[in-house]
Amino acid sequence: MNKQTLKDIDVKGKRVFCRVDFNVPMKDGKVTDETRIRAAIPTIQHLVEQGAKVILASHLGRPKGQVVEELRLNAVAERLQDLLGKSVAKADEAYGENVKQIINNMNEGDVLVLENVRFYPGEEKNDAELAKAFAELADVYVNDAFGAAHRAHASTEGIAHHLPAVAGLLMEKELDVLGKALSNPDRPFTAIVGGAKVKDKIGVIESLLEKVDNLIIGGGLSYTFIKANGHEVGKSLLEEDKVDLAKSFMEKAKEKGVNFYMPVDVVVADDFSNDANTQVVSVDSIPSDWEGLDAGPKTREIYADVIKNSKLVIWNGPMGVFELDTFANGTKAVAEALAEATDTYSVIGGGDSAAAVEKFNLADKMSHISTGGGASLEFMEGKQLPGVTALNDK
Ligand SMILES: Nc1ncnc2c1ncn2[C@@H]1O[C@H](COP(=O)(O)OP(=O)(O)OP(=O)(O)O)[C@@H](O)[C@H]1O
Ligand SMILES: O=C(O)[C@H](O)COP(=O)(O)O
Repeated sequence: MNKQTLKDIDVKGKRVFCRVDFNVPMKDGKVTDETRIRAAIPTIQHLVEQGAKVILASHLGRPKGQVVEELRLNAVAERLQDLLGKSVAKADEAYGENVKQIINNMNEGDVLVLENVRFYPGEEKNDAELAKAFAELADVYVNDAFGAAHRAHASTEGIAHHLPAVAGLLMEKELDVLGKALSNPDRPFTAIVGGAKVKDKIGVIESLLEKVDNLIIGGGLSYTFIKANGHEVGKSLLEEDKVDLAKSFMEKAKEKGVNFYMPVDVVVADDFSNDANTQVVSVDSIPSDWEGLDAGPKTREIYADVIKNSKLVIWNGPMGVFELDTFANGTKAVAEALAEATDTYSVIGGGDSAAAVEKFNLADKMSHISTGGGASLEFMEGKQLPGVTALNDK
């Protein structure tokens, strides 16, 4: 990586403003998935061991510049305290005199979690004053929030212009793994793109077509491709205005010699529920009153075969509505094939695919599960991530 990292600087006795991505799922005031908190531990531990005063900043949810009580970071700080096995202080603000006072009283190795940075309107506007106010709290800036690196906000980008700014260990690892996978991929290289919205995945499909040997399309976005092949899709998810684009992607795949896979059969349902009536149909026979919610058995077999014959697989987006057990088989088949393919390096990007792999208890069988959803997609598209660009060059 051409950016400075934690390993390049001495933090002993320094106040370190460390941006992390603690944007974790919550229910009834409790953290329901602590993956992102765990992922930040190596950096936090390193800072503690090196004798820094560790000031952690994060967003949680989208409070849109206002205080939203349920989006305070208290529960997150408590989880962090358990995971670190040492006491963690929590401030009720993210900058200002009170916070400065708390920091003045910190000892080397102490950890403080600031309040949700998105409680302030300036955060998402990347307001220069707010960035300066954050910077006044510290001597050094560490960005370990890979999941938020595609956002140019005051705590991810603006602040980096006011302090020595380096990447944290998680940020470094994510950029290394994804960067290596994309720049010098082991082949055959397969990308699996699923999920719901074609609109959000256009950029990544287009750029992956330049790089991969196999492209697998699945999930809700398949139906726009099925339609592009001239078939009716009933009540399935369809982005009518993207049908021509889907057609052009299939043509481009042919031109580039990329093997293009999409469902040959699907599980259709008469209702969006676990108790719906279902049937397996070929993609040219989707009944008009039914909607496709999962990949069919033949499709699963084809996809599993492609995966097992690949050396590198990047997966973003589920193959069906995996949250409902009735429609989880396609996603499960892909996860299981990846788990069984021990010679295949598997990179999982996107919150939903990561959640699916967790649900099937296969997370430890994947080579790398990215903490970035949108960030990993934008990185794979070849876009610059502002939170990375702003860091000091080596
Ligand atoms: N056939 C389908 N019909 C409708 N919805 C579907 C279908 N297949 C998958 N989905 C839904 O797509 C959603 C995931 O789509 P999305 O594009 O957000 O995926 P992702 O890239 O993994 O997520 P993230 O936004 O975290 O990166 C899931 O909630 C899933 O239920
Ligand atoms: O969950 C994510 O992808 C990151 O934390 C970024 O969150 P955002 O989409 O609300 O900016």
